[in-house]
Amino acid sequence: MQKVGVVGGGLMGSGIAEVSARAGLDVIVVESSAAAAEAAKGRMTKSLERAESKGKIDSAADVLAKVRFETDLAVMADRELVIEAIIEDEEIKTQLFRDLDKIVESPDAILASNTSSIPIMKLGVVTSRPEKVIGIHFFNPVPVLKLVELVPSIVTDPDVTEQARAFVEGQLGKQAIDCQDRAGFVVNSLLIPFVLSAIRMFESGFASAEDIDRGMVLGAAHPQGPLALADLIGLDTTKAVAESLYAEFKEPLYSAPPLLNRMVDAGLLGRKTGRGFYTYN
Ligand SMILES: CC(=O)CC(=O)SCCNC(=O)CCNC(=O)[C@H](O)C(C)(C)COP(=O)(O)OP(=O)(O)OC[C@H]1O[C@@H](n2cnc3c(N)ncnc32)[C@H](O)[C@@H]1OP(=O)(O)O
Ligand SMILES: NC(=O)C1=CN([C@@H]2O[C@H](COP(=O)(O)OP(=O)(O)OC[C@H]3O[C@@H](n4cnc5c(N)ncnc54)[C@H](O)[C@@H]3O)[C@@H](O)[C@H]2O)C=CC1
Repeated sequence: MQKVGVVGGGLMGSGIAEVSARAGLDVIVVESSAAAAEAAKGRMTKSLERAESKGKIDSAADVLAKVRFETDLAVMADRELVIEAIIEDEEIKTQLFRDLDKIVESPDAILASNTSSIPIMKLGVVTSRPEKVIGIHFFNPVPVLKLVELVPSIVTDPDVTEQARAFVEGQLGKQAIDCQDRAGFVVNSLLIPFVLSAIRMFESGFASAEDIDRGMVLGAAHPQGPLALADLIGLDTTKAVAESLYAEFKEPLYSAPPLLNRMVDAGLLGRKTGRGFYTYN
């Protein structure tokens, strides 16, 4: 894989583009507006400068030079691999896959989604090449966390899965696990009910946000507590993942608590808006 496209340069897309460029690949990021493209570039620059200051890379500028930030999806035409990382919304994602299907020229190209929870078959089926569509699910923060879930749909060509594995393990140095195509895959099926339980506990007044988080950090050796983690993921994304899981399994443990819904209504989305369960500068 040499020519990689990333659609959506938010928290995840900018991280996926960063690790791809750090692996020496030619990367194009497409965002929805010039302002969003500029913001994506700013996020990546900040992260690369941090990596440079810690001696993890020689030059942030050299890595950044491998990445183009664009707003016209047509630039994806020559890509060998396109990874979609736009918001967790099935309707918007399916429209994007329809568009990518028309734009990406090579019949051998892979169309991948970084979705947290939407079954891959729902994205593949709207294209003329569902055998080329796969989930390549990274974890946040992408430059730090090693895991990638590989999620072929029931009609994905096994060669596509192996090419995706070679990309994430051989080129990016990540570690892959194989997941079947059901909402939430492996990690979010386990992690999101835990986060939702913490929100319910806080909502009921049983314990403070700080004590819930401190409990899991000091008592279960988690790197951060579940409410701080929800703020890191984004409360909009947490809610959307819960909704996909609930739609698939109809289990109460996946249903979004009212407080989560109200915080999303209020625009309190966590770190990305400066306020969620905690406030950020
Ligand atoms: C929703 C989904 O579909 C799936 C998901 O991703 S679910 C979310 C999964 N993510 C998690 O569970 C994250 C859990 N939390 C953590 O791992 C840690 O708290 C954390 C990495 C976020 C921060 O760690 P910390 O020790 O508190 O902070 P900090 O000391 O600043 O960072 C630790 C290291 O990570 C790096 N880092 C932290 N945030 C980073 C970022 N956004 N980008 C790049 N590097 C980052 C730091 O540079 C530092 O590197 P060194 O050890 O080499 O110095
Ligand atoms: N936040 C997290 O911890 C994780 C999120 N994911 C998944 O990654 C995807 C992206 O999530 P985040 O990066 O957190 O969201 P985000 O909200 O930070 O970024 C989404 C970006 O997509 C852009 N966008 C929206 N529609 C677009 C379009 N049609 N074309 C181009 N760009 C468009 C937005 O401008 C925004 O910058 C979602 O599917 C999410 O479920 C996966 C792993 C972890």
